[in-house]
Amino acid sequence: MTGASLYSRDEAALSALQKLRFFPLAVARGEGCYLIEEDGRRLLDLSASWGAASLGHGHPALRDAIDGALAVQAGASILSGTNAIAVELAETLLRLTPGDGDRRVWLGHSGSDANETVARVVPAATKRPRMMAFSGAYHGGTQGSMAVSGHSAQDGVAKEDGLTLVPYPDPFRPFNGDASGQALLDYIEHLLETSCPGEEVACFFMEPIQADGGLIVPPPGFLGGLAKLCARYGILTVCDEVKVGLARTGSLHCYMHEGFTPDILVLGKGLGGGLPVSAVIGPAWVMDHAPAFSMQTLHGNPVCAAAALAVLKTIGTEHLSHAARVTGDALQGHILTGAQSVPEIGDVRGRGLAVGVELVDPSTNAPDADLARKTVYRAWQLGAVFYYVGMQSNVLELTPPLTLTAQQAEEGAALLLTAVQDACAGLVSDADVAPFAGW
Ligand SMILES: Cc1ncc(COP(=O)(O)O)c(/C=N/[C@@H]2CCCCNC2=O)c1O
Repeated sequence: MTGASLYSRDEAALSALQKLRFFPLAVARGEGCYLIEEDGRRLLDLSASWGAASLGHGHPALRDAIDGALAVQAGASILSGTNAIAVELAETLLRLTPGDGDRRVWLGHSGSDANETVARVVPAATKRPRMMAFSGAYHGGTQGSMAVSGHSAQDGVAKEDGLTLVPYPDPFRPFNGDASGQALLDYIEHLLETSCPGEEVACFFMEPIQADGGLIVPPPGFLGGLAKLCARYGILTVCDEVKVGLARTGSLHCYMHEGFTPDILVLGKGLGGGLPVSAVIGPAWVMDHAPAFSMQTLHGNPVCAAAALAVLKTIGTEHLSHAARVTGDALQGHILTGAQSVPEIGDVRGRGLAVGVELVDPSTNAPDADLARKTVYRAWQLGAVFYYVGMQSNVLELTPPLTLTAQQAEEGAALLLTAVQDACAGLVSDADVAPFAGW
């Protein structure tokens, strides 16, 4: 279809089943922290495709690693034969992930297939019929990962029979009015002693920052306390760091902020720097439960494994944990300063380069989803890309490349604040956003 715009060609050729759209973004190329549209317009990418493009776009370390692996393509999988790069990736992940005892790494394509694998193998290995997770959690878009999720976007999708969902501790909208999280811990302990017997629970899925649920940072000590509670009942802790892991929050693993080490760690998105690769790191007695238990043809392919190795190495050589902490603090600081004159910004929160900006009706503190959808549309018009999350679709989520510079952080904050103010001023109409379903 010559002459038609890239976006209109997308609409004519690609299935809507896999689209979560907020504005007509059509990317011709990427360059560092910028996306470039077909007319050459440069957009500051404050999402990195929901956190996946952890090194930005076209990072030389990634390109060299992928080129090198492809040049000597050592097969296409570890399904029925191993390859050196996949083994090196697994060994590197074991080295970089604290944990006791004999452990193994499962390599997959996505956060979904990784979490689905955990949701299947842990009950099988423990012979315990129940699992627990948080309302608001998005652990994936496949049947098995949705079955242990609690996000409102997945309402109506079948849950695991033995799943118990509990509220996530949100200091901005606290459970029973207790911002410390202790009332929620007490509630969970009560469940484990009554309707959800702890000795029947195989695992507890948790995000150290609940991302799609609203970029919610739990109160200090909550997750450490939950981990102690789980240990008392022999419940395995499953830490889903698919979005906030791998240096994004200012430490290599986000759980390190919370004073506990999970039994099982799930990684994805940024692990591949934009290529599809995920990982589950856990005890050998679980991860070796049975052969051919969770397999896909291209799992552990050397090209994606090489990308992951390049990301892990670059996090070290470019000190990206430290960079994320410093740049993220600056980003939050700029937004907080500007928010003083924007009452519709009810809360600014996050760790490092995982930042949430909650939009509310200032007269009631009620979530303002309409403002969020118009803000992200306006931001795209102004030259920045970010989306919204939250059970009420009212929290702007910033998960830029870890290579974001201080200047780009300042630029991004200014664009975000202007977008909120313009949306408040009615510069985006209902008709502008009507074609985009969002979530
Ligand atoms: C904490 C967490 N765990 C697992 C997943 C699923 O990862 P995949 O989308 O790579 O299967 C995700 C995916 N999150 C969604 C992906 C769908 C669109 C909305 N934005 C996200 O970041 C996630 O945030």
